[in-house]
Amino acid sequence: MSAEIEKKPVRSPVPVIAIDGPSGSGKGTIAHRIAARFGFHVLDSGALYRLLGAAAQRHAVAFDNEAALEVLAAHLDVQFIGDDDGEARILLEGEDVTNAIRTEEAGRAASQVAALPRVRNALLARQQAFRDTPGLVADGRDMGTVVFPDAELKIFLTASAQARAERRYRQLLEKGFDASLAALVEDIQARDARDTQRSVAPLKPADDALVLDSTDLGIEAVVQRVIDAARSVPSLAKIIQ
Ligand SMILES: Nc1ncnc2c1ncn2[C@@H]1O[C@H](COP(=O)(O)OP(=O)(O)O)[C@@H](O)[C@H]1O
Ligand SMILES: Nc1ccn([C@H]2C[C@H](O)[C@@H](COP(=O)(O)OP(=O)(O)O)O2)c(=O)n1
Repeated sequence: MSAEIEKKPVRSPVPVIAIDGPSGSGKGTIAHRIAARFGFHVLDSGALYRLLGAAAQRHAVAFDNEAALEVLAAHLDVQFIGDDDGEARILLEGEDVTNAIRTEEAGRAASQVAALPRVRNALLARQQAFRDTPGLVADGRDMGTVVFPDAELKIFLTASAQARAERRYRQLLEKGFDASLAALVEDIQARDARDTQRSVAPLKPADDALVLDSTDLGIEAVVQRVIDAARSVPSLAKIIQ
């Protein structure tokens, strides 16, 4: 008679706060604020897809060449320099691309390469490796659904397309880029459609996510709601101030 061995899922001791949502909803801003508050690390997963798009352009690989993009993703030579204060510099093959990967064109390229299953798979372990003590705030589209399905807290941050385009417009002007609000609304809607309709890891709230609509909420108010939510999770409440 064979003994029944009870299999319990192995839970990582390092806590994760997942912040997913569409472009311009405030994920990056909120992720950095929460990470600074709790002393956690940050994963900007969108930067990896943006970097892959930039690498594809650099090596003349088409955005739909899945086999070549998978190889490029597996060997992506990137460095995140600096700490988690939001000022980190990003190097691709030794070259500083921090600002270059923030354009809407780079976002569009990222969204295209990110729709390919083998590309996502090639970047999975690299993202999971960011899970380090004392904790991680991970920002993206599938942090709570695919990359960290056991995250202690999952936030799905959203806002109307118009509000998100206006935020992006102001952000691009501040960074010294040219921008058109009408074009940004269209870009955001096209990117939302591609990210939500793809077959793998589509943009959608995890079943256990807290959905926060920030259309009429300022940054401070959103930060406070995430802190309150974190305090209500016993395993997080123990380690955060
Ligand atoms: N709740 C909010 N209200 C107003 N502006 C916001 C809010 N959250 C973020 N922002 C601003 O919107 C812009 C886009 O935010 P960002 O964090 O880059 O979004 P995402 O990472 O989701 O694309 C930034 O300039 C940021 O300061
Ligand atoms: N976890 C992630 C993060 C980003 N992506 C894709 C889809 C997004 O449109 C692009 C760019 O993501 P990023 O978070 O940098 O973009 P925004 O700052 O939200 O405009 O990458 C993804 O598929 N999965």
